[in-house]
Amino acid sequence: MDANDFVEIDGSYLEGGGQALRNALSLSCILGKPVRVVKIRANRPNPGLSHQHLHGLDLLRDITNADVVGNVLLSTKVEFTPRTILDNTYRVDTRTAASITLIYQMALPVLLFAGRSSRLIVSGGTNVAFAPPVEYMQQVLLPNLKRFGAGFELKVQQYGFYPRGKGTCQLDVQPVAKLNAGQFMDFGRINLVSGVGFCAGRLPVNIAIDMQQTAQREIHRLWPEQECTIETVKHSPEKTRDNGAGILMTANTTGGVVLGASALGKKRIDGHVLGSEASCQLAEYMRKEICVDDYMQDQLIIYMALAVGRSRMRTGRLTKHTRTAIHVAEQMTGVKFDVTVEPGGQTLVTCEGLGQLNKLI
Ligand SMILES: Nc1ncnc2c1ncn2[C@@H]1O[C@H](COP(=O)(O)OP(=O)(O)OP(=O)(O)O)[C@@H](O)[C@H]1O
Repeated sequence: MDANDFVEIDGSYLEGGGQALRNALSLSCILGKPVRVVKIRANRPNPGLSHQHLHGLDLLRDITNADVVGNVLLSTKVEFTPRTILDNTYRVDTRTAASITLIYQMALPVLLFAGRSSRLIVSGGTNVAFAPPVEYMQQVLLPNLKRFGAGFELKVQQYGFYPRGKGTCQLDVQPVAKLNAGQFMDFGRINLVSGVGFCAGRLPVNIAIDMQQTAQREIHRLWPEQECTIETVKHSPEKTRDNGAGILMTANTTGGVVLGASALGKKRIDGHVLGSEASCQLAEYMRKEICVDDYMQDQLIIYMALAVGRSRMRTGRLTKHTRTAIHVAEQMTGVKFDVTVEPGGQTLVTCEGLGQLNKLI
């Protein structure tokens, strides 16, 4: 392959993390365009491919029967030439606490453009730092993705936490003929605030109850009339024997908006602190009446770029991750994103999508 046949993506641009690599590779697979990603994760303390990125890369190689150069740990440059998209059952065992949801983030858009349904069983971490908790993928990403006419089924077989991982999830993906333009513009009124606080291993259920009480108190302090139901769960030993704790809260509105906010227990776990972190974050989104939360922003960009028609999202200030995702999507697809800050401080992001059709169904 001629050096000029690759689209080159600079992985150090803006955020300089793994997301530029993930988005560039997913789009390469869907568009059938060879890509070269250089300076991978240059702004991270441990640059280059980590386990999560490497397993995701090798998975996409298998899904697309691609030629790959640079698929070794810590590699800072990768060349990837996809051939097709093969529906199948795929298994990945990271043997670490590498984020399962970030591996899914890479493969999901690709499998939506396969000929038939696929299953993806991945072992690693379900709830790890700097990645979507598995509950967020189920309760926030899924309803947001449905706005594009796409979906998935995600089951947790085992939960996995840092440092051992050992979680396992099963993702089933039905392909789509195309993605519809997603509209995230109408906040409406809040009609449901809910959540789940969990703990596992040797951590007592009281930790989850502390999360629940603090989170509910915070929501009621700001919205005294608002019902807020937080479930508390102690994961059974069959689901995991390791210690872990966290909370996911969601707000649903009459405009179909689903916002999520989470917190994850680290070394010293205090349920009240976790409950407060998640509820304050969610309350801020609710107060601003945005339609897409800070983490969903960057995750929707790839779908907006591929959709048929003009997608629109009303969100908060753009994160660096989102600006990076826009940059990568524009380079890979040639589409143009428009970003305007509205008088109320909300940001409006719109994009006339590429109109990518699934050629395999
Ligand atoms: N708490 C969270 N809830 C939902 N999504 C999250 C959360 N934290 C991070 N994410 C998402 O995870 C992704 C992280 O991307 P990033 O590029 O930082 O990862 P990475 O580079 O692979 O990891 P690293 O930070 O190890 O380099 C983004 O899509 C971000 O929106």
